[in-house]
Amino acid sequence: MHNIYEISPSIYWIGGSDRRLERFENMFPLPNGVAYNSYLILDEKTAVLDTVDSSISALYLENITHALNGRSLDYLIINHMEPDHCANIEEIVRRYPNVKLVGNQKTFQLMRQYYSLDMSSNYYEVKEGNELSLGSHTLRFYFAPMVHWPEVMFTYETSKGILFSADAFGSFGAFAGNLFADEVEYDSYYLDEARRYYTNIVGRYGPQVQAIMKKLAGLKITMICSLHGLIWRGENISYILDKYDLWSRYVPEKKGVVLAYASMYGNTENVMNSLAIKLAKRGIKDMRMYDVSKTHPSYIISDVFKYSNVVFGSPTYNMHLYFMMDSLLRELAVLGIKNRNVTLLGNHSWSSAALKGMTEIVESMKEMTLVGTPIDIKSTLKPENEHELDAIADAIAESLKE
Ligand SMILES: Cc1cc2nc3c(=O)[nH]c(=O)nc-3n(C[C@H](O)[C@H](O)[C@H](O)COP(=O)(O)O)c2cc1C
Repeated sequence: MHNIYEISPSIYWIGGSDRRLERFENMFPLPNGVAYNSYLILDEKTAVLDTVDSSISALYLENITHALNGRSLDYLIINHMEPDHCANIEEIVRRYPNVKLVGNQKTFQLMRQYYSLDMSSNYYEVKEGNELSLGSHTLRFYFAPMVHWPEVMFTYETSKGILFSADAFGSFGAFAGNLFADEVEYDSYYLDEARRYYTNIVGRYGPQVQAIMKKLAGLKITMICSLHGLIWRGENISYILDKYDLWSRYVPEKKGVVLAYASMYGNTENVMNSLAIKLAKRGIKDMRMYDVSKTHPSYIISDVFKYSNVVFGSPTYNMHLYFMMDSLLRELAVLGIKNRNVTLLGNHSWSSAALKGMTEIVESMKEMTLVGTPIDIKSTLKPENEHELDAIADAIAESLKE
């Protein structure tokens, strides 16, 4: 049974949700599922903007058939060639052989790589700023290279001011009926998942996000339609633009402390608990603490983007930094996180490597300020070391005042 929604006169949401998929990109847990958005414009010409993941193809194709109501499809706009959005291109070409596939040179390069069916006679190549008239609606194309992938473009519908923004401004989380961000309690239910999506999926490409936001700065935007998650409209748009501005400039949203530790037998965990209590006694509120072996790194990464300070603690393992901590730090480095206050705590019993390993990775990152003199515990925290931990707590508390 089809399931569509008219989001603006003659413009329809024709996507769907997947609540079964365990991990997005086979990596990121999806406790609340994920939505795949696609849109259709009915005018003198008909146009679909992007397709969806193969998991919901049956529903999706039924949605298109129903929305077109016997008309043919003239254009398929391809803003993003990632498989979770382009899985249905071939099938659409089979069903609507005259459809024009609208993309840029990089879109078609990827299309040739992904598909064996030769669809080159359907290609309709656009350049930055080109316009395509559908009748009363006109689509203008803005290239957004590396706002996730190199071929990404945004499509702006000029008569109504609707921006189709590919993966940007998207989120994890399936729909529960409401499609608009202003229809839900966004802060309490969606924001953390939107941040986790941005930081882990697009986080590395902050400069490119800044570039497209500058390019679009003068446009009158009344609605933002992303490929995942809720639709933004009206005054609410500035809320998500402000968040994107902070996230893409790697500016913390909040002064506060995230503590992330690795621990096999509880000794490093004990050091982190001692430090957290010392911080609480110094008036620091709303801290977050994670065991890197327990909590999926995407949640920790999301909070490292949110908060100003982070404390990493890890034991040495086989003359190396404990692997889960090593992996978390390397992922943060690849995502290009910068401009954070970092405190390091090592632990070892005979030959130390963890503290050195953490220091090397953090020093390879940009604009990281080391706060407090790192300590390298020998197996367990002893009362005679406590003054060192007190000094670290003082330094963190001081850095939060700045
Ligand atoms: C499998 C294993 C390998 C270890 N390798 C090293 C090592 O190479 N060098 C060292 O100094 N300590 C090593 N240790 C000791 C731990 O770093 C030490 O026990 C530490 O206190 C563990 O902290 P935790 O209780 O938080 O897990 C190893 C411990 C284990 C269990």
